[in-house]
Amino acid sequence: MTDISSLGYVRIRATDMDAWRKFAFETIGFAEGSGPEEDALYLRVDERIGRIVVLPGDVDRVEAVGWEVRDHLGLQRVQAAVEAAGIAPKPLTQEEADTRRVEAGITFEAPGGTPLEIFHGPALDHSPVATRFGNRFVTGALGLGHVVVPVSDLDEAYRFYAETLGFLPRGAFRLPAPPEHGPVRLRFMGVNARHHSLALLPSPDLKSPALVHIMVECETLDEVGRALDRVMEGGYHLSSTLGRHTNDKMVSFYVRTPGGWDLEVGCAGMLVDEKAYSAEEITADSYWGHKWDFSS
Ligand SMILES: Cc1ccc(O)c(O)c1CC[C@@H]1C(=O)CC[C@]2(C)C(=O)CC[C@@H]12
Ligand SMILES: [Fe+2]
Repeated sequence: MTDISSLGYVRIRATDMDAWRKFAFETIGFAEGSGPEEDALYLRVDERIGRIVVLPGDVDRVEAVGWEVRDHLGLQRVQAAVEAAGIAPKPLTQEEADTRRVEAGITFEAPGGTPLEIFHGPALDHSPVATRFGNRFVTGALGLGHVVVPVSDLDEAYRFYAETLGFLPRGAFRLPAPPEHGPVRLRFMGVNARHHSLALLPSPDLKSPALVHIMVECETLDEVGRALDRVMEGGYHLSSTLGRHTNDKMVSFYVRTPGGWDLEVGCAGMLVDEKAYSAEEITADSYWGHKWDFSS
């Protein structure tokens, strides 16, 4: 079993902070948090200072995917495993840890090019989570939600997350692909009862460090529906209509963020009972809905 307990945070570099402010607070309905970085946007969903931190930058990219461990012993074990895999993680400096409001952490690049941070000891913000439209997000032991990252070599990345970091395989979806390529699978992985906290999408051309999407989960369908209304009203690109996934049973839609990747907003995700779970291959992404619009 892995020492990683959940998806803790994601740090994003963004070229258009004004667009992000409008999208995050006026359209989706994250609470506006505050933190040590003055020019950053802290997207709050719970008692953490900001589960998604948007920082000004020259390009739109993911700066770090932060995975949480319970304490410094967990961090030591993950660090040893990463080193044994031939990767040299760097400790977060005191300044970097303070910026993230965590006690300590390490940083390294995972196979596939995603910048990772493993951390423990997040500081809490005990002020009310004042979301503009009354959204309540599902986090706690399940963590922020999930991230999907592009990987050029799926097998290498999959083995690293499973064998080095101890992520649990949570099934796959075989993507339509010409037979001469062999099977191409989108692989789902979990670290807790959330069906997946991570998915790896084989994407030979996508340049890292990139994101495919981040999923955040609301408590009720009405919150998702109202967010969808605001997204349509705001003229955002709807990457996928509302639908229900076959694996995690999540009812969700996907909207293009100002960063060029998607935010999946869902509800009703299932919880995995590990005692009874077996990794399965789904043959459709959804029971209904999820009509994808790849036009832009
Ligand atoms: C299949 C699935 C189940 C649960 C999820 O949270 C989830 O994001 C997905 C992936 C949906 C979707 C897909 O199946 C085909 C390939 C897609 C369109 C992508 O390129 C990104 C999202 C992927
Ligand atoms: Fe997803």
